Amino acid sequence: MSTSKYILSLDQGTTSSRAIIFNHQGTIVSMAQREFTQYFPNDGWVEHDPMEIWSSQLTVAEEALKEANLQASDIAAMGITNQRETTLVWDKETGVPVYNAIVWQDRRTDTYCDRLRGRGLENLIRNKTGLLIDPYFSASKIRWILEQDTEIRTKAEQGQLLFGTVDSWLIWKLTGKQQHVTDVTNASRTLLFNIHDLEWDESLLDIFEVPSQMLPKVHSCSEHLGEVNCQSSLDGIPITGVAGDQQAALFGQLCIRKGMVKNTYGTGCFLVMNTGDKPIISNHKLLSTVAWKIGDQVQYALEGSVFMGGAVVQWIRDELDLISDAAEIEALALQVADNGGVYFVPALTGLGAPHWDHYARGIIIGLTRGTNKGHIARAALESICFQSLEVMKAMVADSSIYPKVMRVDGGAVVNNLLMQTQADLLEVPVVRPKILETTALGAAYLAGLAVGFWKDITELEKNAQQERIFRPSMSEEERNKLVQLWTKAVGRCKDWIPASSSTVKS
Ligand SMILES: Nc1ncnc2c1ncn2[C@@H]1O[C@H](COP(=O)(O)OP(=O)(O)O)[C@@H](O)[C@H]1O
Ligand SMILES: O=P(O)(O)OC[C@H](O)CO
Repeated sequence: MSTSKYILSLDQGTTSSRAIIFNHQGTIVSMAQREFTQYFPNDGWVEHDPMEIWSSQLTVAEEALKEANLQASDIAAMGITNQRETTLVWDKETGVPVYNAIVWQDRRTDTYCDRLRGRGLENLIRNKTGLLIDPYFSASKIRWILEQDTEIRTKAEQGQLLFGTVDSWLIWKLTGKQQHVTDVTNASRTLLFNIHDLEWDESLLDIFEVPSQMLPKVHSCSEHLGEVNCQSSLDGIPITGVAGDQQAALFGQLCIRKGMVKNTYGTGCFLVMNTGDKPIISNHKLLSTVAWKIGDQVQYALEGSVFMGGAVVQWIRDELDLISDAAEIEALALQVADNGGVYFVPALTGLGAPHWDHYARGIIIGLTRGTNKGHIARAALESICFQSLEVMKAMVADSSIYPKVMRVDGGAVVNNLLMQTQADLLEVPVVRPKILETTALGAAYLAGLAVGFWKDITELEKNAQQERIFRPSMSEEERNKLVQLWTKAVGRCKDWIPASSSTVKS
């Protein structure tokens, strides 16, 4: 066992890079965070600057170390967790990215994905990858980059270019260009990875026209991947844990047994259910994904993503000016006793799971002369809960498991009204942990297990502490009425814009 007393976790998210140092009890010792630039060069396009991802991540990691008054030798291991699917391609020799990182939210390959669906490839792809054909995942983004210039494609075919999700990019930079690797969870979000045999799949590479020479080597989530060697204060720290952020949160919440579920309420909502040692291929447009691999043990998960979670609160703040800070929404919503018949379906960028309707658009319906901003705020918060309920129902239908509780994390879970409403609509208790940074904690756990900092999962379970449990208290009649009207409202907003008005080119 290592004698160092801490684990450093890097959490590279969509809007910010974070670094957190944990002690053996899983308590936060220090933390640093930095936001970085979002680029929207075209309608539906979202990009990040790979060098800014790197510099912001390195800076916060060094800051966290400094703030805790520690040195690299005090850190037993580093875990990395990241926004998933976001796609980078860079030159192996120069280290220069050939294009900006194309972010998971980016829809530029919509038409190309429509074409693939038109070729009847959906079942084949779903059975191999557990995913749907959608611009969300990496494969069509890689192809788009390679299509920009024949020189780029030629270089990729000659093995001069490397592809990676954000974890690969960071590890390559951290290890001084020594390691071009990823882990099974990130690989499982590319549409190029067979989740049954845990290998890159030749036929998928052919379909998406991606040369295999570009791909990183795939590892488990908890093993030695190299040491930091980038002329920084982190040099020498072993990198021993990697997982995509939603899988890391599932592990950080210790949803380690089949049927355990977590929901992360950030910009979007990500519900993930542990489905044990076998993937469940969904009949309800959920994703099957690798939850983690530790040693030879592989766990799978079902996942449903809601595009507008906390983002609906941002929209109310920034576009409607009803509040000046996200935290104010709770008090505003509590000014009214109920939603007053108002339903807000925030399909502002289409609908995610289980609908996957990118032609849907948002509506606020049920307005009367008596409607006020409190009702709108309440309907906005309820929309987050209704959407999560829809995903949960799909999970129950796919798995035949009704979870006993739902564990929650993410920035919006500080909102007690939101949590109580969620418990009421789901009819299961909602459990909020003391440490809300479960994503970073999950990566720390994976890293720590690899070096013996924690002996096993049983030891991790001793760290788990609940802060509050929200128990369902709504009558069945009331719940049914609300759900019925929500479902009706969703029906009104689906398939709203004509396909021809989708402005995004392939
Ligand atoms: N008190 C609150 N009530 C509801 N939503 C909130 C509250 N505080 C923050 N949020 C929402 O939580 C989101 C931020 O959570 P975070 O986990 O940091 O997101 P991400 O990791 O996706 O950037 C924002 O969308 C914000 O609007
Ligand atoms: O960075 P987050 O928390 O918005 O998570 C992004 C997800 O990994 C996208 O699949």
